[in-house]
Amino acid sequence: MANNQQISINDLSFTYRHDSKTVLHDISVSAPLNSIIGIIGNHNAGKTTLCRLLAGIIPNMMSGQLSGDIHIGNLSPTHDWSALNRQTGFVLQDPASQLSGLADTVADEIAFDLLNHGVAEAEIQRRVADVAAQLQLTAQLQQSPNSLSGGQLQRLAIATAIVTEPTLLILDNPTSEMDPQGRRAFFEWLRRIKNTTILLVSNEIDDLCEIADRLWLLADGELVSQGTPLEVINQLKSEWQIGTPKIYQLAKLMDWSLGADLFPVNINQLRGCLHDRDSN
Ligand SMILES: Nc1ncnc2c1ncn2[C@@H]1O[C@H](COP(=O)(O)OP(=O)(O)OP(=O)(O)O)[C@@H](O)[C@H]1O
Repeated sequence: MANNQQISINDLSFTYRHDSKTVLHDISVSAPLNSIIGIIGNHNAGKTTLCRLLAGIIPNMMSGQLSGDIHIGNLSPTHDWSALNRQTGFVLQDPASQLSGLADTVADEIAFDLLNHGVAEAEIQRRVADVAAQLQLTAQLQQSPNSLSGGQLQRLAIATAIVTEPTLLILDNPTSEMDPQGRRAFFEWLRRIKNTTILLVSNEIDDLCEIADRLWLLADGELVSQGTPLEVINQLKSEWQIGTPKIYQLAKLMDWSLGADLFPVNINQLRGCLHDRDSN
């Protein structure tokens, strides 16, 4: 019986159709709903494949050999796809490929799903303006999506995913095209979202350690580590090829530990660690 307060994955394995290589091997992990989960791993570790499974794209749109199961609350992406789909926002690695291609303006693109769902015009206008403001796209609302930069396109893809007010947000490398300022704004925005389960694939380990409640670390299709960012970063093995946050590097260099041989991975932990040293 699924725990309706958890996202849980049990013995999940997957091989793409027409392929002999198993991409995900026996993954079992869980996390509370409404938390932010950072998914990290080396190149081809299976992060995108895991996102596709969590979103139900596999097996509903892409097929292969699948065993084990996933539950998001009491819904399974395999068996309850349409119900789950209504609650899910998914941002693909390539933002342009998820836009409708039919909208003349950024505003129409953001409104696209709402129109399909029959939402009233005044409510559409309110939500489009609100989401555009959150993602700093207000000035671009009357522009063509084709005129946007890579970072703006990623923000548009995120806007289209959140305008339906999903309770599950799956973001596959959403900042890869953003400049440092855009990336910072994105992570600050993400931190403010409430009552949403967020699964975020990212290489931005410093930012992830600031906002994620938990990290899931994949290496060559296996879940090799999971826990809080503090736990995962302090147990990294070099063969997993994951960079460490700058705060952790500095703390190690200066021997500023939190005790028990744990070094801080984010600014709050660093502050706590320095405060404890000062008061001793
Ligand atoms: N549609 C597909 N059909 C067949 N094989 C695929 C497909 N998509 C991905 N793969 C293979 O699955 C493996 C894992 O790919 P995936 O994209 O899930 O990894 P990733 O960790 O997201 O990689 P990256 O960090 O490079 O984005 C790779 O060997 C890839 O070639």
